[in-house]
Amino acid sequence: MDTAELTRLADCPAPAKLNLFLHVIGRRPDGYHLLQTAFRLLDWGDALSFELRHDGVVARVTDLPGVPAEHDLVVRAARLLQSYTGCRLGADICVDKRLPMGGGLGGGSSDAATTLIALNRLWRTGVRGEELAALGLRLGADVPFFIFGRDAFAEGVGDELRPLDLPPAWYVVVAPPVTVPTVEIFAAQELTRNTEPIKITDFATSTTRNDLQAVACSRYPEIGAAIDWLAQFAPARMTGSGACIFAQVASEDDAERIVASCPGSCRAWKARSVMQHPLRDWVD
Ligand SMILES: C[C@@](CO)(OP(=O)(O)O)[C@H](O)COP(=O)(O)OP(=O)(O)OC[C@H]1O[C@@H](n2ccc(N)nc2=O)[C@H](O)[C@@H]1O
Ligand SMILES: Nc1ncnc2c1ncn2[C@@H]1O[C@H](COP(=O)(O)OP(=O)(O)O)[C@@H](O)[C@H]1O
Repeated sequence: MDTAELTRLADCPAPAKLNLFLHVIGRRPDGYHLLQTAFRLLDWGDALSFELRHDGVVARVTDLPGVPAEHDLVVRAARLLQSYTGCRLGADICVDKRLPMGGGLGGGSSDAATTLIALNRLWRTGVRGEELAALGLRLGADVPFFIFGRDAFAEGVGDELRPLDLPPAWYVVVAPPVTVPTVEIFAAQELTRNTEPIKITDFATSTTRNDLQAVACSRYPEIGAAIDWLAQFAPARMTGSGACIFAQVASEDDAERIVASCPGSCRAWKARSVMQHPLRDWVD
């Protein structure tokens, strides 16, 4: 495609992520937590469309209930790229929101990463991948992973990324009927922050856990109930700071059967791992 003619980028995917495990190994003086986690990209997520504007205005065309435009990570990402590059172009942005908010699936972060990647292309601002990831980190600790664009072992606050080669897998993802604010879980006094660091090569489901899960379950019993339900079929755990939980299953058929039997209080989806972010080729 000749980028000189680009005025619109439609249906740009913003995939969900899972944290296959999440260990809290310390805390920085600024309060942010030092983590070890394995990020996995899924084939399921939000979709965004961008229409070029020449008047410099960044407008969110679709509504996101409970999130004013000024707070929306999509609008903040677009404005950040504008101010960083001095670009005078703008965009109308539509978000087809499919991922549950505050679900630990990284929806807001993924929307922000897709916005940075797509507008960097539409506006031809030429910011390279590493710089784009550093910009993204200003918006949220998960954003650099989505710009990195493939499964990763992450350290630091989640921004020091190394590629992970994992076999393809099917998952069932379940959203209990609660929204968990990330900040509440990290701020909890009872959170353990001293898990021994592991080596990237030691990573296995049986020897890892999600350190945030106990805190989230004690405050939101709906999460524990959903884990108990899903654990009938396969080992189940929480992703990120919750509330969503997941289990790896043997096949798409198994995933569909489990999804179909999900209790009415929860929502459930099947999802498959993907090797790379659908927009990875747009990142230099
Ligand atoms: C827990 C994780 C795991 O992947 O994901 P989610 O469950 O949010 O998807 C991430 O670390 C979340 O990343 P993200 O959702 O981008 O969080 P941010 O907006 O950067 O941070 C929200 C708040 O969580 C706390 N926070 C976040 C990350 C971190 N390493 N230590 C922290 O203490 C801080 O109090 C921060 O103000
Ligand atoms: N585009 C967006 N999509 C989702 N949430 C957003 C967005 N912009 C801002 N937010 C705020 O970020 C919070 C965390 O959202 P999200 O990324 O979906 O969850 P999590 O960090 O648990 O994966 C939301 O509760 C919402 O207040």
